[in-house]
Amino acid sequence: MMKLEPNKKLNVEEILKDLDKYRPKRKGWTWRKKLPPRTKIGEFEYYEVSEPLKNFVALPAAHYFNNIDPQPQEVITSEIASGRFEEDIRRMRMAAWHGADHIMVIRTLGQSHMDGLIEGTPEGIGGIPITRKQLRASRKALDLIEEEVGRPINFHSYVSGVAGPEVAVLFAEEGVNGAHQDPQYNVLYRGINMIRSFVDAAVAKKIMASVDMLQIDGAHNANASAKFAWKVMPELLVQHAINSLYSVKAGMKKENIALSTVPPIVSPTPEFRLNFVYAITIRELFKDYKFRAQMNTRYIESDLFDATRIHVLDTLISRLTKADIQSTITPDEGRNVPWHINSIRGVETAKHTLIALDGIKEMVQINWDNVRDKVRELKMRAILMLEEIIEMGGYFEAVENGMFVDNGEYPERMGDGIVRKKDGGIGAGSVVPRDKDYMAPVCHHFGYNNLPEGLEKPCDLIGGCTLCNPDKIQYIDELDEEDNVYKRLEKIREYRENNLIKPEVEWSYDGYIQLDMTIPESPEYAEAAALEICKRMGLEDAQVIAKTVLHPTEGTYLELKAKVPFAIKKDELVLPKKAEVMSDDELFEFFAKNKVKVVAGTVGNDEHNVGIREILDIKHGGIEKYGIKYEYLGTSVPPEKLIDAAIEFGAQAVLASMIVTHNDVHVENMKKLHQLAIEKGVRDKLLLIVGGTQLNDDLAKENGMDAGFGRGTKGAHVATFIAKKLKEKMEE
Ligand SMILES: Cc1ncc(COP(=O)(O)O)c(/C=N\CC[C@H](N)C(=O)O)c1O
Repeated sequence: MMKLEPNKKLNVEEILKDLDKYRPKRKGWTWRKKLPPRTKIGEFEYYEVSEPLKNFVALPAAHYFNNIDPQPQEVITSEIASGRFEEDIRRMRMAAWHGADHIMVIRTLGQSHMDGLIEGTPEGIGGIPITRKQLRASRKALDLIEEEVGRPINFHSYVSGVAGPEVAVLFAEEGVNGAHQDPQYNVLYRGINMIRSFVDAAVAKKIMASVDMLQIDGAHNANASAKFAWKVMPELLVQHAINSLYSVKAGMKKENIALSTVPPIVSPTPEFRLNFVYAITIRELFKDYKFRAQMNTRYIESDLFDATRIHVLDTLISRLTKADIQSTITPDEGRNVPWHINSIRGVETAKHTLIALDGIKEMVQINWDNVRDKVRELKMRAILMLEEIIEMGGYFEAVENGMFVDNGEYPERMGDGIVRKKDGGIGAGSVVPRDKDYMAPVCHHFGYNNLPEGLEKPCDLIGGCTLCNPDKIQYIDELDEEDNVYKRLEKIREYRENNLIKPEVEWSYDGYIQLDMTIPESPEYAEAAALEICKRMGLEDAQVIAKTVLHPTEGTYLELKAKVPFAIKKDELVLPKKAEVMSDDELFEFFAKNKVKVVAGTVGNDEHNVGIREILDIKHGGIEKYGIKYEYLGTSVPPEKLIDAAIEFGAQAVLASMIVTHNDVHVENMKKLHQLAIEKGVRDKLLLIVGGTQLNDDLAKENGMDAGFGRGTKGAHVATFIAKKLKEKMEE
């Protein structure tokens, strides 16, 4: 089996090969391997971490702490569904390196909108019609990616729609590890007949249970659909209860039933006090079940920073209560179909916050005096609602009476709930009682099945069903010559073959970039000006995707996306020479053993001393940090003075900072330093090092220097050069 190399891109063609022979490595859900409390990672103790990754991208500040990348105990989800699985698998790899081990692909087959199961990839009905083939390609890619990061990855999709049971069989056969399944979703949001939905759900749940597939319910949709999302809290508890108990009765284990819980409300309301009570209540009522926490999507706007603040606060709720899975929402969900960067930002936010708040309950206790009554009240509302549902004659009658997604806080009613007719909706009347001699020779079949006595397995009657014998699966490659992955790959072949580069946000070579700008005008004028600026920059299809009013007339900040109309030839790119740099430890060790002194100054008529000070001072990680002693001669220092001081101070190096002016003064100064050192017979004892924002190594060497450092240079770079040169001299 192929292995992924961190420095090699995923090869889609390789993934697509022999999919007809592909078999999933395992079935069912995998939790992270938890480490004991007070596990040490680097120099720090953690209470709620799991096993580390083999390959990863750590948080931005990790390099200050030996690049540790502690992994929370919670499974972290990234929802990746751009509509093209061959693009999604790359993003899955990115997300896995950032710490996601649960990849959700929504709308397999666009199943919520179909009344039959179609193999093949019509780009037609809503969402991402992913066939068996594409499930296999994704799972096969995830097999490779989990090897590369060193942790199992759960692949997840959705069992809904009239084709639900078939989708559940497909997922069970293909090793899908988790799925949303909640009949209330069909009924309330997809207008599917409720009797059909509940019968189908029992069938689907039994099949899911047979392979230990983790289930996520659909209660969050009430929160996402209600006008006053915080008022449906009692109903959310009722919805969780209905699906959870129904799932247990259909044969699911409680540890595979995850309640999908979202903090219902966001600032500028006092969100924490409302969300926290709800989060505690649900966890008390359903303590034997699992919790899939998800950030709020109801109030997400196009402002990435606002969305990220919401995500952090929602993850705080998870930390203060409990989450088995922390699903992430991309901060750009409010503006466009998620982009690579925002899927990754979502994962980073979850990982950052969960790790930042590791062990918070060791120090922060709940002030139950102010919480207990509110929890009790919320429970009472939910129980009363359940009792009224029973009085009405049960769930179906309650839906007919619009009990669900009503914007009143139960028992208060606004009468605007979603009404569905018991004998209405898609698939109405399509449920018929099984004949008494009904017999299905397949395993894990829900309900009445008139099987002959003494059978080992029902499918022994037919020599194995597809759940027991995968060779029985009828694999179809592509049905649609026009719309398939080969055609899509064909369209971008010339880019790939010629090593062309284009920016992208979600699909290879989509050409999109994002730019932002601040225009000192009202939003209307600012938007018009921004679009004109993009046009003059030669960008195509520019659109404003987010706006922040800084002041109604003083200014507007805008974010735009636009396409670049060109491609870059990779082979023509000249990579800047990487500045060598030794590790801090190596530098500390070398300069502890070798006492080095330098003289430094800004040479010529130049008062710019910020740069040289950053290279010298310990505060900015300057050379002093590594034990190098320096004599700073100040600004506008004549070259003679630098050389004389170096001799007097017994320095091994001269650091001369200079700016590049139009009349090449910097060249003269370099030549002078070189000449003077020769005249005074110290040229071979002195390293002549120059620095400045417009300088570079070649220019410096052309003019007799030993090294030249330009923009972005750090003390470590200069210290490394000195150490290397002195080592060479010692070895001569
Ligand atoms: C119970 C259920 N069944 C099916 C679907 C599939 O969705 P379409 O019907 O739109 O294809 C959903 C969708 N929402 C979940 C997305 C969210 N980001 C999540 O992580 O939960 C669902 O909740």
